[in-house]
Amino acid sequence: MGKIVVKFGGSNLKTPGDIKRSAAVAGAYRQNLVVVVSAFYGVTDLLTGAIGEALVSLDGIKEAMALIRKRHCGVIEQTIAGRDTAENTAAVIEGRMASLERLLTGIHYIGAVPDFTRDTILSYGERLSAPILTAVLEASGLAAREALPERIGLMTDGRFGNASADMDYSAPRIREALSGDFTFVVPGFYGTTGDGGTAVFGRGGSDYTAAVTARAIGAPSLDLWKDVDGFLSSDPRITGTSRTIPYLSYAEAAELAYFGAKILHPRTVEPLEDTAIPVRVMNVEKFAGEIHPYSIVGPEKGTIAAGADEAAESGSGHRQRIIKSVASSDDVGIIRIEGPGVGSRPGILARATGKLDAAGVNISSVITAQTCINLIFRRGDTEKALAVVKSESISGVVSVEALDDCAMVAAVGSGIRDSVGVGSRILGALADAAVNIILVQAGASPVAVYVIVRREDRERAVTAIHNAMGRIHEGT
Ligand SMILES: Nc1ncnc2c1ncn2[C@@H]1O[C@H](COP(=O)(O)OP(=O)(O)O)[C@@H](O)[C@H]1O
Ligand SMILES: N[C@@H](CC(=O)OP(=O)(O)O)C(=O)O
Repeated sequence: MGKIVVKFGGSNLKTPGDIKRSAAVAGAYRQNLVVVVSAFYGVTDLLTGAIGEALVSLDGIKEAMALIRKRHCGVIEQTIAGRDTAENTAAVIEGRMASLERLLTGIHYIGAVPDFTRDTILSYGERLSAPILTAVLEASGLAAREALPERIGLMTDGRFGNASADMDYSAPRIREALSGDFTFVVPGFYGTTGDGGTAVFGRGGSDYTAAVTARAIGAPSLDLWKDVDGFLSSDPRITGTSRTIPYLSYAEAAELAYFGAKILHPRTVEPLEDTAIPVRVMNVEKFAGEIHPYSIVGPEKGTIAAGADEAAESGSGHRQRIIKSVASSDDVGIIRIEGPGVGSRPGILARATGKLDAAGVNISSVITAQTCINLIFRRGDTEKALAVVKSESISGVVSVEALDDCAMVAAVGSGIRDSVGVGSRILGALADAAVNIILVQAGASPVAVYVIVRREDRERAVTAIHNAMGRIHEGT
């Protein structure tokens, strides 16, 4: 059996005290672990800002570097008591800061940010947090070693900004590299490319690193330490009445993350789907010396391995709800291709999607009717998608228009597709809240129904569906 993989995210790494607490959490396992660590809170945003500053002025780079240095040196001063360890760690940080500064200076002089450089710069949040956490773990008595993705063979497909791991290449190498008698600290969020470069997994991507690592080493569990009571029935920043979900299937968690539940990177469960490795979601804010999972994500019940099943049952005195959680995102845009018969004429959809594919624009979803084809995108892609579709003169198309002030709200739960009346009750709840529905989609996923509404209606829609969840379950 491999080591448990434990992930600490930015939400756990805000202050020097938080970093000490993470070390205490790691110690509480009383065994060697693989610890995956994100950048300290806000540092990836600082790096994004630094890229913008670098394009404008050299002074901007100096200011950004000063902020990033202060953040990390402050943590070293307040968390590492031993002088030698503190000095050695500071030296590692200075070396990496110098590399980061060279990259920022480079983009200043070329006046552009190549994708591979952007990804390398963004990975510095994790390249700076990992040596510090390693030193703090060592200082707390653990035999800790940093394990950089490029050294352990975490290979990606090289899609900058949104890479995926090449599991066939990476798994045996990672397994071998992390097999020693140490607690290994792996910087999350990025992997390496065939030519030795860096590609990131997208924002929040350390969850995905942790899942890839757990899969590679056959971990008994993947423990994600967050700042809330596990996976909740809705985003607590929207509803304020969210409940903990004791157990979710991989499919439910994947759909919730896809539709915007920020607690999980959208592709976290991908590497785990054909395993029985449970994802246990913990609350670091409530840590009192014990490892206590609030939520467990695992295989669909009935196919759960014995250990996970037992864990899943604990704390689940609740009745099973059809809808377990509501997720939402305002990162949505729609292109409407209208004309009489567009839905039934052969070739129209293929022409539009072919052009979009050639232009590298990802389509999130397609919903068609006789007089209108609706293509759904991430909001940032909508403008480009509109230009691409408009550039093609397609016979039978009368108008092409974009709606980019939209939000997507999804209700997720196993059995949703096969339960009578759930859809109508969701729509009823939205009608009662006076939310106009622009589009609705049910049945594409066995576990999700989603609606697209105006962005200004997003919170009302989430709250309405969340409030109705109990009624939907009880069938009233
Ligand atoms: N359904 C949900 N369940 C739990 N948390 C959620 C949910 N939807 C959104 N969140 C938000 O996700 C946050 C945790 O995710 P994130 O900040 O990405 O953690 P980390 O940086 O540690 O990976 C919570 O603080 C919460 O506000
Ligand atoms: N540091 C990256 C990756 C990450 O996973 O962060 P977090 O675990 O804090 O969501 C980001 O901010 O996106």
